[in-house]
Amino acid sequence: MGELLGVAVLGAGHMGADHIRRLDRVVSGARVAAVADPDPGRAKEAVAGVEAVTVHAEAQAALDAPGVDAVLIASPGPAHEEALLAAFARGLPVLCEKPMVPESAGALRVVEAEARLGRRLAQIGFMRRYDAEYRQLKSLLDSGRLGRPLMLHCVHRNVSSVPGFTSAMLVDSSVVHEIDAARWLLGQEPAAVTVLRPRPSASAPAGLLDPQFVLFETEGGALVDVEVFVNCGFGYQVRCEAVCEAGSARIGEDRAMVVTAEGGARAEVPQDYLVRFADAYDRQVQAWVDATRQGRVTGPSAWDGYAASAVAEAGVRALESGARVTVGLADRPELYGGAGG
Ligand SMILES: NC(=O)C1=CN([C@@H]2O[C@H](COP(=O)(O)OP(=O)(O)OC[C@H]3O[C@@H](n4cnc5c(N)ncnc54)[C@H](O)[C@@H]3O)[C@@H](O)[C@H]2O)C=CC1
Ligand SMILES: O=C1[C@@H](O)[C@H](O)[C@@H](O)[C@H](O)[C@H]1O
Repeated sequence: MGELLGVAVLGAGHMGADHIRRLDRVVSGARVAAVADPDPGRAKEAVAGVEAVTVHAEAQAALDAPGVDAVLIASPGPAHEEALLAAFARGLPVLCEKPMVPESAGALRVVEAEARLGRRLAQIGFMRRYDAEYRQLKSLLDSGRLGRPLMLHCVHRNVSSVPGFTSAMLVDSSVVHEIDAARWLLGQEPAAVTVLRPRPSASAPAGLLDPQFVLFETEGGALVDVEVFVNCGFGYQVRCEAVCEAGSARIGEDRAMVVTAEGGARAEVPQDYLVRFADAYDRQVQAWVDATRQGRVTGPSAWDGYAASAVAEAGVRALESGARVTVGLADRPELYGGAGG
């Protein structure tokens, strides 16, 4: 490694371009060494102003480019498995955007490959674990001051969905964040999932089941409900209320400045995740760079990525069947703490 951690960024779309900007201009200790995207226009636009970077059409070529010490995967979910396995084969540490691999079978292959290496190389991009409000809630729950958590009530709203976004993606691309957050906040695995679908919003593209109401039952007897609505039209809102035996705590309450004028009060509502979670992405990538430079791997693991995908997959089955679906997890390898899920 040179003075700076040389990062290959795979995928220069919405998230990839933002991570390239972040690595180049926000976090310390890293530089963008290579970028891969099959769309040359997107790659070129994303690296404008970045010095000494090489641009590639193929992910593998970027991994083999000079000066690459680590990889940030921001390609679409279905491309992640191949990229993760290629990074493992080269011994390169990885920060992989969520979902780690959308299908649980592929996610498990990644876990098994890392377990065979016998050391962690992957951190998964569940950035909410780096958000100040989520961390405050986690500390409060861990302190035991509110007693045992009984329920989490969650809201996840996007202004609009991107073209090609499917009904299943509301669960495995959007609610996957709540699945990880719930596992992390409660320290419990979701054991069963039910999905209810109200009449779709007139603003949703034809055929998209939006919104949905997703209910998880955890192994420890807690309930987690999520309203997911990805074409709400009015703002990006992510909320979570924990109801415990001795009190409740809420985060995500739109605490922007309120301007009162002309007989009304107005507060800005963020329009997307890049604004709402800007600090969380910065902290996540800085933590990854710092740990990688010290030869450590921290944060959400490949096992967390697998577990989230397995729960989401059960959720998609629940959505499609209308039935309550139980979640089955594989045995957890020693690398991630051993059996017990
Ligand atoms: N953590 C978060 O809050 C968010 C995470 N994401 C995740 O980030 C990833 C990328 O999402 P977006 O940037 O929104 O998608 P996007 O569609 O804007 O960009 C994806 C880019 O990857 C390129 N690409 C396709 N196949 C590739 C391959 N094999 N190797 C390299 N590049 C390839 C495409 O040409 C495109 O430029 C997804 O996993 C998504 O779930 C997306 C939005 C927010
Ligand atoms: O990860 C994300 C997107 O992929 C997903 O499509 C959105 O619903 C989430 O709010 C965002 O955080």
